[in-house]
Amino acid sequence: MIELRNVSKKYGKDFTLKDVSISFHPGKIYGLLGPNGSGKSTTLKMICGLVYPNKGEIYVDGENVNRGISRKVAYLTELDMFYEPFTVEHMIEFYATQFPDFDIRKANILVKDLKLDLTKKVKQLSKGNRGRLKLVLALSRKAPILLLDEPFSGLDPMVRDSMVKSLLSYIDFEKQTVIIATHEIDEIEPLLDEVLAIYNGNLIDIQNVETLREEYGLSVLRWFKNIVEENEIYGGEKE
Ligand SMILES: Nc1ncnc2c1ncn2[C@@H]1O[C@H](COP(=O)(O)OP(=O)(O)OP(=O)(O)O)[C@@H](O)[C@H]1O
Repeated sequence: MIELRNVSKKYGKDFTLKDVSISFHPGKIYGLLGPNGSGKSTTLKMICGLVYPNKGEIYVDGENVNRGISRKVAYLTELDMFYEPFTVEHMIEFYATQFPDFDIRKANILVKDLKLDLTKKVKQLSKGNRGRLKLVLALSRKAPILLLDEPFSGLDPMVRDSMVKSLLSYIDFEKQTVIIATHEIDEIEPLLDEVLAIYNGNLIDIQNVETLREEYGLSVLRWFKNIVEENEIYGGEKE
């Protein structure tokens, strides 16, 4: 479980995140949705201890977040920080040495499913294949928290489609809490249980996807467009 209590983060003079309080529970996939620059990546970076809030507290399974929280949090970043001369196989071996929860068997299944070549050097990989390697490395950890920042960016439409369909089979719903940050809502909609709209650093709405569909007859994309439009009209501040 992840808890953010009255969390604010500012870079320089501008506030990025403003007084966010929310809990994320195991067994669910949360979509953290927002336009460019709204604060999605900052939120994930704070949960994994890469960036610290200026105010408020963040807890992962009751533990106050610090750099050591990476043992409990698997994080797929927007950027990739691979060691270029390593092969795909070396990267997998390296991750296994860094994270005791890394499952090499699962990594090999993912490599096969995503049609990656174990012998290829990272520097030889195309952007899409680097994206596939990021997925392999993040999804192969048995960490209780899985944070995916734009996990499908750079993947071609066929691979995206098959990853969206198969992602659920790589997640342990009894133990894992999953947050996916993205602005590509349409594609990941089928995966999501709960959605959070973030706009200009404000958490402006949280909804259950089934309720949106069944009670309000709204797709996630429609709901999100409505809520962003409202905030553009009323200035993006919480009431
Ligand atoms: N290290 C930093 N120093 C200064 N400003 C930053 C830093 N990191 C992020 N910001 C600013 O904070 C705001 C939120 O950035 P963030 O990356 O969290 O947004 P995002 O919703 O993930 O955007 P995107 O969809 O474009 O990745 C942006 O205005 C960004 O310029």
